[in-house]
Amino acid sequence: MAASDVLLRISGLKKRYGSIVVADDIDLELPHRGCLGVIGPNGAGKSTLFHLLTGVVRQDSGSIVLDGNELSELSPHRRPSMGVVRAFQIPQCFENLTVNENVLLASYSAARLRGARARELATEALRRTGLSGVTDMHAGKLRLLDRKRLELAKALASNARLLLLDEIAGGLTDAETASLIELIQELKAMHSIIWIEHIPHALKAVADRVMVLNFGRKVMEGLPDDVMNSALVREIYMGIPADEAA
Ligand SMILES: Nc1ncnc2c1ncn2[C@@H]1O[C@H](COP(=O)(O)OP(=O)(O)OP(=O)(O)O)[C@@H](O)[C@H]1O
Repeated sequence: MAASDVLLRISGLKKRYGSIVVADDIDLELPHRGCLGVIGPNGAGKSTLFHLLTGVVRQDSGSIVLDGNELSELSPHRRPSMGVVRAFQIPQCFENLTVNENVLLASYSAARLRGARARELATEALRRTGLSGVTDMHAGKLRLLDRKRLELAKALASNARLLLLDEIAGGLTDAETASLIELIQELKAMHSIIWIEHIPHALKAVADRVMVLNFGRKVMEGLPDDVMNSALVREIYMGIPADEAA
């Protein structure tokens, strides 16, 4: 990838907890727009990667560079204002505030905007996520799919450039998952997204590439179909040796 096309460059990222290696020399490049799916068995280090990106956990070595700026020395509180924003499987909102207030708060606190500019960004985030019709509803009253949409709206109102989606489709029905897939497809045209997800068809529909983690190591990266149908992935998930599964 040409240097100007790269939003995120991770090099030699390492983290261990005692004898458990959770990030084993990970290298990764992401463009300004698009979606990278991340899969791997339980304990593979997927959440740890997000913790390292958001600064909740500090790496032992290696670098994380966003648009030319090294993030490693920045506290978790500074990273959202750089555009690194995480959306959770269990939506994190203020249930007694309205949808609009929740989104405005995100643009105040993460994007550090005020006044008309904050309101504009919030309104745009609500429009893009299909929540314009429920802006005055208390967030606690939203159905699950709309809570997920709110989680994304908050990320957009935070001026997210690197959007980290952590199993955001968890708990949805098939029809709701399809709506969320459609929304994330639209978002990837303007943001760089890393999506940890256990639902293969969701990643096949949205991701441009998929990365496989196993024991903290990046063991594969490629086109979704190639990765999901690979003997290596079958071996990792089902214990079928690669040569037998091929
Ligand atoms: N603070 C910690 N101290 C010690 N070990 C930890 C800590 N956090 C995570 N681990 C271990 O690191 C490994 C990777 O955990 P991580 O949560 O990143 O995996 P994951 O791929 O997200 O798994 P899952 O799909 O189950 O969420 C696991 O073995 C976990 O027990």
